[in-house]
Amino acid sequence: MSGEVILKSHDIVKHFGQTHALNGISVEIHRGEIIGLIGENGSGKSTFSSIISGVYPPTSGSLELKGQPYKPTNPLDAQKHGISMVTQEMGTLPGIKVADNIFLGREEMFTQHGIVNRKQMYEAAKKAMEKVGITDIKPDAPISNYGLEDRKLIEVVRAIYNDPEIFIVDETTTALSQKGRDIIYRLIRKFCDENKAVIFISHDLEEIMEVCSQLIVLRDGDFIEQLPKSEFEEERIKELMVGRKLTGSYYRSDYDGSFSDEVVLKAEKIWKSHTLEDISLELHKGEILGIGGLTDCGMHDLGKILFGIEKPLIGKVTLGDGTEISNPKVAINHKIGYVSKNRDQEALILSASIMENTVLPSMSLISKGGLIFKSAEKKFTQEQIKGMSIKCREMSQDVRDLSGGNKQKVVFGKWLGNKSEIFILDCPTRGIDIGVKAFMYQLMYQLKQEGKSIIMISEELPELIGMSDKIMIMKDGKVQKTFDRSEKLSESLLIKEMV
Ligand SMILES: Nc1ncnc2c1ncn2[C@@H]1O[C@H](COP(=O)(O)OP(=O)(O)OP(=O)(O)O)[C@@H](O)[C@H]1O
Repeated sequence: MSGEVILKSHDIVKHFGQTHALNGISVEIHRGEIIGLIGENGSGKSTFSSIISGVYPPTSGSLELKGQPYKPTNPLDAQKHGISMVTQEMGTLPGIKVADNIFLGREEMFTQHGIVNRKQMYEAAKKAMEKVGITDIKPDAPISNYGLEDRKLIEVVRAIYNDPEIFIVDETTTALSQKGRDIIYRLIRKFCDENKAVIFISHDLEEIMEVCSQLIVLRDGDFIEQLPKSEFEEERIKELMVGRKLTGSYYRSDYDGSFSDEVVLKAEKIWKSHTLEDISLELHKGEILGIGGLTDCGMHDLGKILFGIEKPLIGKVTLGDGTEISNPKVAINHKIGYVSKNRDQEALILSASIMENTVLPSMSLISKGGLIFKSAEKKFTQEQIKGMSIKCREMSQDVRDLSGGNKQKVVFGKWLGNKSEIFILDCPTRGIDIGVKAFMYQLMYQLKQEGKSIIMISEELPELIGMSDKIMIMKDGKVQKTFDRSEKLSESLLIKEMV
């Protein structure tokens, strides 16, 4: 039985120029509920939650909070009304300390006679982190000392500091390891037990079905259905989301696992202080090599080293012909593409257009006699937009304005357009909806069959098992064990080596 209505939306419409992101959403959010907001990439989930949390106003329609008209002017105002959100993109500010990030905009709490009492602020930040079970982050350390996952958790601490009544978690868990996810799940349940409400956005259906007590399904900016837990059924939910029946299996169906003997990329005895210890690997032509482990096992650093973004302390990465990958330029020139886990910071220029991002690595392919024609750039970009079904208004649109999943497609598209021979994919399906995921897996398999080689670094065991010819499990910066593709491989077998 649902609790009283805490938030109501009346016919919320949102247009961004010619993009109709929401077409009139009327829903009720009840106390004591964990509401999953689901839908394909670009269906309007983030737009709806951003309106509730004061990021921007609706074009028309209204909100009601606890029976009163509610018109937040900005996120801080929403927080004052008891609504906080953690977003799918990074929300911490670089260049300042952890505690400053937690209390951003609320420094007056520690200010006396115009001076911020930093000691008091650090102490409060430490306590706030401990309250959610974070004990290994220093409040007085620069935020840049911490990786994506820790920064996400710092954002969570900031969001819940004022004890909100509605907590919105927008596609956050995919950036977290099990430890981080557990922190979020614990918090969510606590909110629910305290008769507050949670709005939870995720593309992981299994997670959504486990965590949520209700689902609101959006499709192309339209409200489709609000389902109670008793009516959760995977196939039905998928159908409601995409508007058609999804058939067939996600992953490749063969257990062949064969590939050419030809080595295309080699890492030899790679060491990096505190993160990697004596890692060697060989990637072959036509191979999908999966790399798995816990988030902090070193696999994400290894991906960066393989693409030349980071340098190892000892060891080297070479191509089959012996060319050393010393920096990303060498990698790109030799047809290596890299999809970073940290998409917005490392894989895209957010303030540039879809076209500028897409053509960036492919200038030499597009140019004719040293000249680059706009028409060629447009044709090239159009091909990627069509091939990847990127949902956008026009190719001159800033990438920043795309939905999360569509940004990921731009990243993929630029490396496909560059005719990459080797793909280093770090969490490639993060934030991607089920329909696009299936498409990406088919694409990966097709690339393999064309003789391209793929390294897929992933925290999702089903996709590692489902797609890889070989799986290398890492633990504490070392290779723990390598598995060949097999019908007998199970998640529990891999987990045993990871923890
Ligand atoms: N600031 C903006 N300017 C222009 N268009 C935008 C902006 N924000 C979102 N959009 C567009 O609105 C639509 C809905 O996007 P939204 O981010 O809400 O989708 P989503 O369901 O959260 O998708 P995803 O699962 O990929 O994160 C998309 O077409 C997107 O390109």
